[in-house]
Amino acid sequence: MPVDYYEKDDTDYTISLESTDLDEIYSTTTATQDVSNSKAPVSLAWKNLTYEILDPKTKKKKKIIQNVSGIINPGELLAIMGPSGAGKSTFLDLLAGRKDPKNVSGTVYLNGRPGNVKYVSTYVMQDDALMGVLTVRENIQFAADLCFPSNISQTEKYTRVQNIIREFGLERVADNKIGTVFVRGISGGEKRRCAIASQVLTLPKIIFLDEPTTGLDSAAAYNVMNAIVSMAKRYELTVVASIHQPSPETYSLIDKLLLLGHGKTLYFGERERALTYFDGLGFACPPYNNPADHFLKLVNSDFMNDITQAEQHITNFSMAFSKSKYIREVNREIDDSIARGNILGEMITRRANSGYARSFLAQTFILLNRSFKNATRNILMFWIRVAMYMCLALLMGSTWWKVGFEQKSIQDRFAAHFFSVAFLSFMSVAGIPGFLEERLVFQRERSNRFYSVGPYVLANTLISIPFLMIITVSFSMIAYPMIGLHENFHNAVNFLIFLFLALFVAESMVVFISAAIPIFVAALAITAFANGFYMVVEGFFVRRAAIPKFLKWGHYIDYQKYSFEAIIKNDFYGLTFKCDPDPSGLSKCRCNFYGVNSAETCTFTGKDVLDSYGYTEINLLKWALALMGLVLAFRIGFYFILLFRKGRH
Ligand SMILES: Nc1ncnc2c1ncn2[C@@H]1O[C@H](COP(=O)(O)OP(=O)(O)OP(=O)(O)O)[C@@H](O)[C@H]1O
Repeated sequence: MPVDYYEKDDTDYTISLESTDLDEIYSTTTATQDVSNSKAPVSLAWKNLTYEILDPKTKKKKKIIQNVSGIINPGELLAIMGPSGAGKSTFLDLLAGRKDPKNVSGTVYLNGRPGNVKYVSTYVMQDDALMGVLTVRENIQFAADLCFPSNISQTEKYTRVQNIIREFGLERVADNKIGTVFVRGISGGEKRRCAIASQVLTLPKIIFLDEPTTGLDSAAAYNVMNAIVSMAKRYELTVVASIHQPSPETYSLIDKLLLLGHGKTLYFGERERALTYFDGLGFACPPYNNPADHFLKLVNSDFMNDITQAEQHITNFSMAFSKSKYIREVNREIDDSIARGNILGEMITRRANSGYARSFLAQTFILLNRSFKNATRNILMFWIRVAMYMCLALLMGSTWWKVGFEQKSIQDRFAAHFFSVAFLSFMSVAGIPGFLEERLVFQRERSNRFYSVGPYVLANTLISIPFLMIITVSFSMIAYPMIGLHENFHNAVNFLIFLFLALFVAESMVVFISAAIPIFVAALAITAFANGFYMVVEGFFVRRAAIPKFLKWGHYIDYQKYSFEAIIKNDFYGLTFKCDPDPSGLSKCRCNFYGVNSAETCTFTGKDVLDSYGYTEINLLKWALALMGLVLAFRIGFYFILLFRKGRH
């Protein structure tokens, strides 16, 4: 019987899967899906959670979060609120297991047992990192392809995608593109719902959301939160969200509230009881006021002139709560949950850390498929570059039109080759914005264990090959015959190969630098500098012997050198050039380069030219291998940078 994952009996919250189907899914899913498909819901409790850092300014220890305790049960939504700088994001990260454990004290419990939630939950970041050129459905389908195990059929996955699209109210825009700078896409609220839907598709039992309503108007914010809450209630999912300033409607969706100030608990408990609590302290919410606004105003000390007074203001609220019956009730509830603690809590953590839903090859294939769609549809990333290279080819073709075989055209021919390699490689900086956009998506997907770094790097490398080929061929088809380079077919093919290899290294260097420094202007400046450096030490402007010793190493790792030298050898060898007539008439001709019979024939060969410039050791095969080695080196560097350079998540 087909599994209908989202069809659920509203009265008893039993997922209408046949138990055998369900068990099969549990036993085969991994990572995030492990817990998400566990039949038992998960309660989340935390006791005396503290986060301490070494303040970079004062060099003293500073507590960002102090002794925060609480508990939420399946199906509940906990909202973390507080003024700016209260510690909401830090606390969310802390609870989600995304902070360095050496700075953390206190315990997090899953169903009453200490556990690491990192691998058993999903964390929805604030930025909607989605592929802008793909549709809503394609973005969610991609997540389904990676997050469900291979024994779930394509039709079934499609049905699940369809269901979640319906649950998040995205049917109307399901086949619309997300949107890019060129294409107006869906609205901000729809984008946020799509990002969330693609992460909760597998029904992870715990969902963390970092300010899911920020940047949305109140209606859109309500729609986003309502979709999450309906889902949480239906499937008994535990939801924790940091929220800035909820409207009364959004506020009414919250089950529990954690109010923070300077990293301390100012209130934790049921939303409805917060009014009674603050009323008891003498801060009743005035009629017709939004309780959320009232609490936030009450605990905001940012605009107090005196820092000590501001500190005292927060301390008063925190002390009041620590002495209240509310915290005693919370502690009792946590202790009860620990006493009842079931083994599932431990199993969850142990089972969850076991890997990915899909194999290495499957991940690579799915990523390749998406990258292909992305590259062919992404005007900025690809088509503008193709157009630019073709315009450049026309420009070069016109400037170096039929460069010829005169002695005086030798320098022009060298310059044409130098410019083809240097400028084409230089312009690979155009790939930086596209890569940086994709990098955000990669970070989100990787942190949620959609796939590992290896398949991503492999897919990114493989997908560049056909696209760089298209660029090389479209450039060469125009420039090569216009300039009038070596006519033999195999020389034209060699030209293509070495230009392609130069571009491949340049592209690999771009992704390597952009991964290491993911800031557009910085990546641009460094890539431009590196290419400028390579041009200088290439041995074209300055002879190799004249390159200063301390820069000589650069010459040997210079991809432009290998490509340029291979291309000049390929072009010059086999050509014959004419010497100039001698204007004085004293001799037959005047040759700048001499071969064996130059004096009689008034000609010299391309080899004579290269020999006279000292280009005697160029070996096409070795030079091609050197270029491939550089591709490999940059790609391996790219892999390790992505592996070790972690973002906030
Ligand atoms: N690694 C760190 N080093 C120094 N200070 C930090 C660090 N992490 C957080 N803080 C400080 O801790 C406080 C809480 O930061 P956090 O980002 O969690 O607040 P927030 O409530 O989410 O703020 P906002 O609503 O403005 O996003 C801030 O004052 C912040 O400057």
